[in-house]
Amino acid sequence: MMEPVLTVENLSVRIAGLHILQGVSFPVAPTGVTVLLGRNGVGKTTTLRAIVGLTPRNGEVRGTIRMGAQSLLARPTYRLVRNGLGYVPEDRCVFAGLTVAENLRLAERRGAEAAYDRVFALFPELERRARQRAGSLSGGQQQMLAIGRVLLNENRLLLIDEPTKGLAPKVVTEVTEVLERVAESMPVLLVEQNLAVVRRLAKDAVVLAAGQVAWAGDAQELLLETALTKSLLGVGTGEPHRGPEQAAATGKDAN
Ligand SMILES: Nc1ncnc2c1ncn2[C@@H]1O[C@H](COP(=O)(O)OP(=O)(O)OP(=O)(O)O)[C@@H](O)[C@H]1O
Repeated sequence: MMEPVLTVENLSVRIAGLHILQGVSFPVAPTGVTVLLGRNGVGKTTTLRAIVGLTPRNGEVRGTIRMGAQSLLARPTYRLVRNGLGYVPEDRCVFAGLTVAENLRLAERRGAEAAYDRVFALFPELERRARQRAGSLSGGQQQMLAIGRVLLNENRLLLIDEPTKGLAPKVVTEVTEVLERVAESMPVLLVEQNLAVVRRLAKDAVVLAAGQVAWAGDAQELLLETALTKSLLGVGTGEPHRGPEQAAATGKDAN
């Protein structure tokens, strides 16, 4: 196997007396999408936040997180970002009162050329809506802005937390297509509960359960194992022709 872009080893996170991650280890492949799966509340967001140095102050992080030879633990978030760790948080965090253009400008890294061409090629709509307030964009457009903002800069790895959550099916498809194109040139560690999206994007999968890695391997193989997927995630595998009940069960609020 090629050298991973990121290695997580024996990661332990405690927050407010809860031992959320209890020795989590996995590599992130240097190409394609690695998806982080698991039931609601298992610690997927906690894992991404630990990687990017955003564990709450009352939390405690132990273990090893490496990008190449470089240890990421205990380094401030702004330095990790400057070194090419792109993070798209679950709540998108766009500045509602600012325009699209202003949101993008704020994301420019000092001393680096911002790749507006790349962003507008992927998201022509952001260029068309440059002067619109971000708060008046639809959820899907805000998600595009949150992803576009990160892509302004050169990254070695993108961490993306539930990008399709709460979006209409048509918009889920649009976001998925964009992520597919993004992942052609950059490795992605993705948290995603919509298994149809996982099927479309993921090469590798890591499944968390009870604070540990319960399964890791080829994502497409996992999705073929209906019974295994169901026992690990508590959902069906979201076959293309699934009915509305199963579609709802792949949603985040299923439990
Ligand atoms: N700041 C915090 N204070 C207290 N508990 C927290 C905090 N952050 C996370 N937790 C708890 O840690 C557990 C893991 O949360 P996390 O958000 O990482 O799960 P998740 O797998 O991303 O779930 P979801 O799919 O619901 O977002 C949950 O039980 C959550 O309530």
